[in-house]
Amino acid sequence: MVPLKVIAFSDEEGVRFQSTFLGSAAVAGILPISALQITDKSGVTVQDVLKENSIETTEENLFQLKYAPESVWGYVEIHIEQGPVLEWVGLPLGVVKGIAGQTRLKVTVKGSQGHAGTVPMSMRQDPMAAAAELIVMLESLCKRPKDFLTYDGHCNDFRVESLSSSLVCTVGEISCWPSASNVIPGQVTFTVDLRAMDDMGREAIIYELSNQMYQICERRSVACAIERKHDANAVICDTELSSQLKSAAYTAVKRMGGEIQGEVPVVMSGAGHDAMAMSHLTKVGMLFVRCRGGISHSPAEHVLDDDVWAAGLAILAFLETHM
Ligand SMILES: NC(=O)N[C@H](N)C(=O)O
Repeated sequence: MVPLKVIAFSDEEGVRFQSTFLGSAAVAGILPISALQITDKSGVTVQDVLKENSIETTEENLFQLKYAPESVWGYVEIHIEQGPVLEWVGLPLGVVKGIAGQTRLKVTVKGSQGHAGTVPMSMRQDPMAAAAELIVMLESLCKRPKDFLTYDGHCNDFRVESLSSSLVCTVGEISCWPSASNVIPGQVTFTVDLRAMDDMGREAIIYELSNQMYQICERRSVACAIERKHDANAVICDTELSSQLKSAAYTAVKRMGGEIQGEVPVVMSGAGHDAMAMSHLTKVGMLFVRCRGGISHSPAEHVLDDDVWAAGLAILAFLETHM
């Protein structure tokens, strides 16, 4: 588990910095019931990692680490943008308006395993071909939700419009069994990562997606199971914190001798952040730092030293207004 710094500002005690190794979900007090037993992909539990770091704890003690909401004034996070917007506008810093909600699905398609040379095309129940169709349908649905969503009680014009501007869907992981070049697979499993600013709109998309997926699988005579693995609602950053961070970012860019035409940009975050968990505890605000080429989740991710410095100056300017 990666050490995580949490900055908390308290009304009564003035500015204070606190750190925790447990991550923001723990600090916000929203750990699941058996948090210590959560495992990573290799089966290592949270408890194992804590033990390795000489920390013996129980579920009960873990919960006692959470903050009392009234003791926390707010939460501010600085993060690399992980996208191309700030580089495109030519500024080192931007203010985050909100963070998209997300859902992760695991889709399993089961067909009939067979010999690649002997089973005629018309007699196959091929889960790989079915998965390919499901994935292309997902792409169409997320590119053009308007063409798929019906205008009923759940989805009005406004909702579809706002969905269209923020909806993104990705299949990032796929595996098949038995995975041999001369075998029609018996099973294919893939993930779906689906994000949008509008939570109800995201639900409508998942509903439509499941319907379409089951229809495709039925037509192709393969079995299809969709498991919901993760959900997080969208978070809107606090307007007051955001406007203070905006002024602070402006001051920082000026202190760095930079030119700023107009205002510090305000951007939405498609990436998830600790602020999502902290929003259950307190108001949140975020600053983004420019990312080279907008590349992230790749070893090529890079941020300039000067931009990190600008972020430091911005947080300093922000703190100065609260001292
Ligand atoms: N900031 C991030 O990249 N957060 C998550 N890993 C995510 O958005 O998937």
